[in-house]
Amino acid sequence: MRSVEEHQRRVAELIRPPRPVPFQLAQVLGRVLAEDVIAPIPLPTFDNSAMDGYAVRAEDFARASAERPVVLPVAADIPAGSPANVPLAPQSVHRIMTGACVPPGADAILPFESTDRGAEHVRAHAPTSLGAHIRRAGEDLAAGGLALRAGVRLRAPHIGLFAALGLASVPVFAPVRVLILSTGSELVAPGSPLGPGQIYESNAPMLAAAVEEVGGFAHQLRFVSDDVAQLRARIDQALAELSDVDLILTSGGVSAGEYEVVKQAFEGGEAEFVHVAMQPGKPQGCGRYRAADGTTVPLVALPGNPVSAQVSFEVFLRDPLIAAMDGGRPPRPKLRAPLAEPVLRSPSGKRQFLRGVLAEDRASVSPFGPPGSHFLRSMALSNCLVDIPADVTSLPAGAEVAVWDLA
Ligand SMILES: Nc1nc2c(c(=O)[nH]1)N[C@H]1C(S)=C(S)[C@@H](COP(=O)(O)OP(=O)(O)OC[C@H]3O[C@@H](n4cnc5c(N)ncnc54)[C@H](O)[C@@H]3O)O[C@H]1N2
Ligand code: MOO
Repeated sequence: MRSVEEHQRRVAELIRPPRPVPFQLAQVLGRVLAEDVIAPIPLPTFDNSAMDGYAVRAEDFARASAERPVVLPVAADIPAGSPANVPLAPQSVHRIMTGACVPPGADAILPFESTDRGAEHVRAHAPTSLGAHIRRAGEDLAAGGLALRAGVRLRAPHIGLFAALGLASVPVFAPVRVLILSTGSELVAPGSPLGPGQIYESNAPMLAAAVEEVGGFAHQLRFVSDDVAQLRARIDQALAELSDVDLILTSGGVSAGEYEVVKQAFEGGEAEFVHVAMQPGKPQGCGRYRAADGTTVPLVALPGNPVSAQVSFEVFLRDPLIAAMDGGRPPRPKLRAPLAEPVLRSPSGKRQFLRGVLAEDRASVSPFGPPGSHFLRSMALSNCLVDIPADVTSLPAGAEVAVWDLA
């Protein structure tokens, strides 16, 4: 049997390296910036007013007070968005709104609160000082300056910064595009009525969510017949329609059954189907799929039991997918914690990934639910995997174990 570590290596080798692509701002949240962004314009873009009031020469109002107010004519009105190309003549003021361009000749803003808010003439009862309430062009970021360094995972404020710089798109690491294939005539899409012997399909929605949770794009493809030629034709068609598929991800059809259409469709060529020394998740496949046009696409085939498929995604795919997006999401924290309850049985020679509940203070971990790989609800209610080494067959309460924090 192949070790978990060896299969992890084989799968990781199949996943492409990070690739920068320009993305529209609406699509970059949570993605990693692939190149430094240099400011094409300064921020603020021009000298502008921080207050509603009057653009003035400070010296004209240096001695204004309640007892000796200064009165000057209002020569122009500058709402935000107007060019303010009329210079300010001495012994006059321009009425100005917050964000509006400071006219040539003005060197201070007199806020409305220091005045009678006059429209023709203004009466100021307080002074202002040189530069007061003027936001200077480039004081936040000069044109040509570094706006943001490559490698940052983008949050809302970064997107605001790019937009303020006039950038409609920025280079990010491209999402990994995954074609998720589910097969099996017992599977019915959620929302449709169930026939006898049928179950709702849960692996593809779960895998699509897991791919998207790390920043990838998932496209689900359902196929129900047992005909291998038809399956290959359907995959070829999907690959042609969806350009740039980085990975075909399947679940089910990889074990010892009579109708293993996935295995039959991929085996023999450039994919291998092996047993990995782990539980759950023993039957696994990986390699490349060769389409009818000769191109090849990486392929990972996970076992069909729902818990096996989820655990397999965590063990083999999550970290390589994150690496392919250069850290699109943080990897799962791995820690050690003492067992709150004993592990009575673990299969000899197989690494076991038990579902667990890690205490809020992370001071202990309890195995949660039975080990069978159809206990979907136990998986959903757990918040970690308890990683029992292959050579361990039982553990007492208090023994330290490795824990994969899934929360
Ligand atoms: N004779 C043997 N039988 C089995 C072995 C074995 O070694 N010898 N291994 C068992 C183990 S372990 C696993 S894991 C499964 C793996 O089986 P497959 O990957 O071939 O998966 P299927 O047979 O197609 O399905 C297994 C199980 O999972 C359900 N399933 C499959 N796909 C989905 C889906 N998309 N959504 C929800 N549920 C799904 C399916 O109905 C079956 O119940 O094989 C054991 N058998
Ligand atoms: O390996 Mo299967 O994944 O034990 O249920």
